[in-house]
Amino acid sequence: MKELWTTMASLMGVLAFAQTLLHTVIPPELRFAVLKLFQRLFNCFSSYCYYEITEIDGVNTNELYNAVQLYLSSSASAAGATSDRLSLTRGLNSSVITFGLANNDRLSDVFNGVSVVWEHIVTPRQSQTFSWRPLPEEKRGFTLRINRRDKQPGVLENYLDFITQKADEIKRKNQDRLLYTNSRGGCLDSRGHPWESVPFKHPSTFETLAMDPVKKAEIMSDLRDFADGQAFYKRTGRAWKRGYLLYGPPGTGKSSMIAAMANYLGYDIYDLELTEVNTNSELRKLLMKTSSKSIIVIEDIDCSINLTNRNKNNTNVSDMRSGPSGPVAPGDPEHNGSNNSMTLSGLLNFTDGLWSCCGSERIFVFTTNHIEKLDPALLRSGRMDMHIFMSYCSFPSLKILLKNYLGCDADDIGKEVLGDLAAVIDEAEMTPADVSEVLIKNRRDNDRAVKELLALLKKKMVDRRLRTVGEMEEVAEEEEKRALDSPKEVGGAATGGGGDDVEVDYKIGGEDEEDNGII
Ligand SMILES: Nc1ncnc2c1ncn2[C@@H]1O[C@H](COP(=O)(O)OP(=O)(O)OP(=O)(O)O)[C@@H](O)[C@H]1O
Ligand SMILES: [Mg+2]
Repeated sequence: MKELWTTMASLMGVLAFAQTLLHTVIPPELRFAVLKLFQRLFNCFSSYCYYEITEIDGVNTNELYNAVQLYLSSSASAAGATSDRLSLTRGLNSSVITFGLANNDRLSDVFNGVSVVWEHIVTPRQSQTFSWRPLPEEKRGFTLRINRRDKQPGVLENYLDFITQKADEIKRKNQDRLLYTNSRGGCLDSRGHPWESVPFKHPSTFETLAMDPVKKAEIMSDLRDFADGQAFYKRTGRAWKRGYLLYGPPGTGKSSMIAAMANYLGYDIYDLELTEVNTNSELRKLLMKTSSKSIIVIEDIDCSINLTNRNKNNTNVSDMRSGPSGPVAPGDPEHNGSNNSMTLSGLLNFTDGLWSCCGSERIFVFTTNHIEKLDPALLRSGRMDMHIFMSYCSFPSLKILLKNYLGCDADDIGKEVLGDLAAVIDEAEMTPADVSEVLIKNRRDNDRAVKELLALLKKKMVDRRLRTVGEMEEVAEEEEKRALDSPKEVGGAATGGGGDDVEVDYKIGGEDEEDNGII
């Protein structure tokens, strides 16, 4: 031990002597050049290559520096447990803290089997030369060290591309989502932007969304395939976009599903208020100003515009605002689908025309309570690729809501009560919103919450049965009346009328189709 200390002391002495010699023998103006020379000599014999990525490139911020910093933040947080010193930052519009390499610290990384070392170099800025922009007092940069034998053509480029892509992902994940709206009615802001934005903080996630788990998993996998499908969409010549139609009674979670989608993919939301859009060209401009990785939403589409027939473009948004339209003169430019009004074909082009591809990686979501009111052209694949029926609360959905609001699993509830709930839930046709309300109200007393819910479900079930019996009686009465009113020889026609009735009541058949929920 004593020998080690003696060697160290003599080494320090030699170093101090060399430094004094350097200062006395070499004039200050040559010192930098000599150091550079030594560095070059060292590099010639070194088995490593070094790349410097400085924070400021001339007077501009070096985007690559920011990307590397973000990329290393993920590795740094993983190394956090072992590292003694890490820098912590929180960016603008971000609620997440990112870890970073502390000054003059190192981190190793492996890319495609090649090991590299990153060093964060921070030195005081020496001379403040004149600059239009005040420069930071410290000079910061990353040095990347790669072994010469690993420096194959393309390795560095691929690694830096990978870093940039990862940094984009991390930035998106860390940044708060934005919710855009066009509620200013076509007016532009000071930057000529037609959208206004606010931070999007909706807490809904697929975990908290009450719906059939199989259906949920299918939707999540479809979304993931879409987000990861850049190469697929390019190869197949399809625009990188996807449409989802969410339909079902009020309070079944359509808006919550949109929020869950945005939170799952980390996309921004553009909530398009169609009644604020006056013309097709205005709609196109709005579309052009949306960014990639976003969800464009039109809620209650059947209420915003008359969408029953593509050729009947004579009903536009202005008509919807001023009430039902009267007969329209043919050739009237205000009503014939020209650019002076917003029409169904304008909307179809918005979702599927050439303009719909002016960005990429975009999802269109339309919601409606009345799918039957929509024009089939709007529903076809390519526009609305997936039709998702948001149904009344089912037993699997109920279990999720019990977990959300009461914090209890099915096993925590008595078997008997659970069986009673399962027996009535489907027939009661209660929306998840209504079930949530009962659970929220009684969330401090789980037993009471479950009992009250069961009582309400039973009441709803009985009411529904009575309603159905009443309706059936009404139909029977009507049929009987019609049969009595009709002359005997028209009996065939009367039977045909009965057929029509069946069609009207076909809603039950529709439900069968909707059982699956996804068309
Ligand atoms: N499937 C669901 N899972 C979890 N919560 C739900 C669900 N459906 C409804 N809720 C709760 O009910 C409230 C209303 O739901 P939401 O706004 O998503 O319904 P909606 O289908 O969009 O209704 P509307 O057709 O009237 O717009 C939400 O705050 C949510 O908490
Ligand atoms: Mg809604």
